[in-house]
Amino acid sequence: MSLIVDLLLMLIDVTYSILCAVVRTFLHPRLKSIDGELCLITGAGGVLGRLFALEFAKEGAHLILWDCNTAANEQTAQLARKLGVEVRAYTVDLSKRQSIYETAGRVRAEVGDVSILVNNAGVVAGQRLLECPDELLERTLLVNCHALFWMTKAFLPQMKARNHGHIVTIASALGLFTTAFVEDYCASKFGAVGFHESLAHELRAENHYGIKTTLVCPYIIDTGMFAGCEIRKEIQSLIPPLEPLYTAQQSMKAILGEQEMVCIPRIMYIPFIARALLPWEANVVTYRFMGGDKSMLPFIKNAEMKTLNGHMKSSNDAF
Ligand SMILES: NC(=O)C1=CN([C@@H]2O[C@H](COP(=O)(O)OP(=O)(O)OC[C@H]3O[C@@H](n4cnc5c(N)ncnc54)[C@H](OP(=O)(O)O)[C@@H]3O)[C@@H](O)[C@H]2O)C=CC1
Ligand SMILES: CC1=C(/C=C/C(C)=C/C=C/C(C)=C/C=O)C(C)(C)CCC1
Repeated sequence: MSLIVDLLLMLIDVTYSILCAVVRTFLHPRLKSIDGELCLITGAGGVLGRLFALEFAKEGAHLILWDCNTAANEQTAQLARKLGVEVRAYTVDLSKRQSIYETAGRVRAEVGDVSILVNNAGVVAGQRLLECPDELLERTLLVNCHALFWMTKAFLPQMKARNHGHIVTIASALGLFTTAFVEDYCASKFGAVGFHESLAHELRAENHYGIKTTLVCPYIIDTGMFAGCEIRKEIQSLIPPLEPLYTAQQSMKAILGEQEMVCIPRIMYIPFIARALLPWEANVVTYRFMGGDKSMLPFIKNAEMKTLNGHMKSSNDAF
């Protein structure tokens, strides 16, 4: 009897959550206030990280900015301070667990408890698997995936103690479906998605309803990280690379609306669902038709040229 009652209650909850998701798609959801909250953003010296910093500052959040690039991070800090919030910048190497724990300790001692954590920093090797140095492949996994474990272990306990907080994972569309020649990146982003979802389930299972989670899965963004990556021309004009500001703003809407997950643009839900529903070969031929299969080759060529130019420049610098 209790099974039937539970089943009926579950079906009501399922229907209610589907209706909420539909309503949310067409109406503007209520956005929460984060005025005075302490928000930590990783990769804050990068394109998306800087935009996130400015968006959070506009909402009145105080900022802790983390990046390995001290100059770029400091530049973000200066821009954010102009918006009237308190900002602290920290230089950290997210590929090193010890660096994360030490810097987290400094943040707790010098500033206090972080209530919004935006795991944004990310890297990609940008080389063919068999030609890529092992260390470069390993770095992608360390920064994009392992760092999420250490960041969460460092900052979740204080959120749990107050039953208040928000953990945001900037993953990727390539954490939901894959393409060729970016094995390191896809593995790391699938790992990030898996980590994020398991954590979100854990918080629900433990009734920590005050701690929210948001998973952000964008398509190519025009930040330079994947410069050169392109799909079939005719399709590219229908799904162009995303504007960085648009991506940050859409992500902010999802975060402030306490949405669990967002694909940007929404059309990215289609290859995500197709991957699960269609036979493998059906996906292969669709990718081939849309030019998704070889989309990374021009990016890799581009990255190779940049490395060569960099080498030439640095060897010229020696003279
Ligand atoms: N660009 C795109 O097409 C897409 C990006 N994403 C994701 O969005 C996020 C932001 O990307 P985007 O703004 O484009 O990238 P950027 O390269 O502009 O920014 C990433 C930032 O992270 C920093 N960083 C890299 N490694 C470390 C490290 N070991 N320790 C500390 N900081 C580090 C970088 O520093 P430095 O520059 O010195 O290396 C840089 O400042 C990433 O997670 C990315 O995977 C998702 C979908 C698409
Ligand atoms: C595979 C594939 C596509 C191409 C996807 C690409 C090229 C995604 C790149 C994403 C990036 C660079 C994310 C970074 O985090 C289509 C044409 C959309 C649909 C068919 C399947």
